[in-house]
Amino acid sequence: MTKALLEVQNVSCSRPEGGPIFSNVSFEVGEGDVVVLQARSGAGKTTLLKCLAHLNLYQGSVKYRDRFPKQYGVPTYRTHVQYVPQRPSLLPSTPRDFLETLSGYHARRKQGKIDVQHAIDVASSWGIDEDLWDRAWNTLSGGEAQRLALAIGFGLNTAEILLLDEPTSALDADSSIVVENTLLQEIKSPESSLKAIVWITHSEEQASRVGTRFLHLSSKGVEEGIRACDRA
Ligand SMILES: Nc1ncnc2c1ncn2[C@@H]1O[C@H](COP(=O)(O)OP(=O)(O)OP(=O)(O)O)[C@@H](O)[C@H]1O
Repeated sequence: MTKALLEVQNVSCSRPEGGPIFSNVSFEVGEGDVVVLQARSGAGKTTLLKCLAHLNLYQGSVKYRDRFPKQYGVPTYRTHVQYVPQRPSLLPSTPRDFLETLSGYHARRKQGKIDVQHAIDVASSWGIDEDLWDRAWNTLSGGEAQRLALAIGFGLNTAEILLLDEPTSALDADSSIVVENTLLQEIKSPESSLKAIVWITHSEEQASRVGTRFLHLSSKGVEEGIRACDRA
């Protein structure tokens, strides 16, 4: 069996005021996996993705290619295991500023394979005009902001694992499918860094189209193979 890219062992996370959100979350992510993460609203899906990206405090362990985030340095780790937020409109400034900031990070420069134009081209193939790159995030529509954040997320071509938090929730059905197809092609492309995705969605149709594995999160952990639509 191929070695897992990401190993999540006994991860637990608490609310700031105390009390668990979830505990004992354990699973692995391997090359080619599109792991759909489902649960009821408020169960902790976003929180779990943020733990995986080392953006949230947690107990337990997360290893990427057999090493802990701190062994890479957290900024470098986050370029390999990259979280794409659900509400990018909360980001400061413009998408172009954000892209330039990310691409200027030492951690990324060290990897020497930044292709900013690729992000712009990917967004363009999703119907995003180039002038939107220079508009403040908070003036963009929800769907424009989501497509730009996603284009930045994998257009930089440094992430092996993308952590997608309802990435197309603000898009119409046809636009969602175009974005899904790009991501699924990217994961199969030998030229791409992208090897796996953990994908939160509330849409059963989207889960069926993109998922190769299905995890259901509850306060007690995750169950594999249980689709939300198959639950009583
Ligand atoms: N910074 C925070 N401060 C206080 N509570 C928080 C914070 N972040 C998350 N929570 C709480 O943790 C729980 C899990 O939130 P989370 O956003 O992870 O759920 P979710 O499953 O992604 O929800 P949804 O499907 O509605 O997006 C919720 O009860 C939420 O209110």
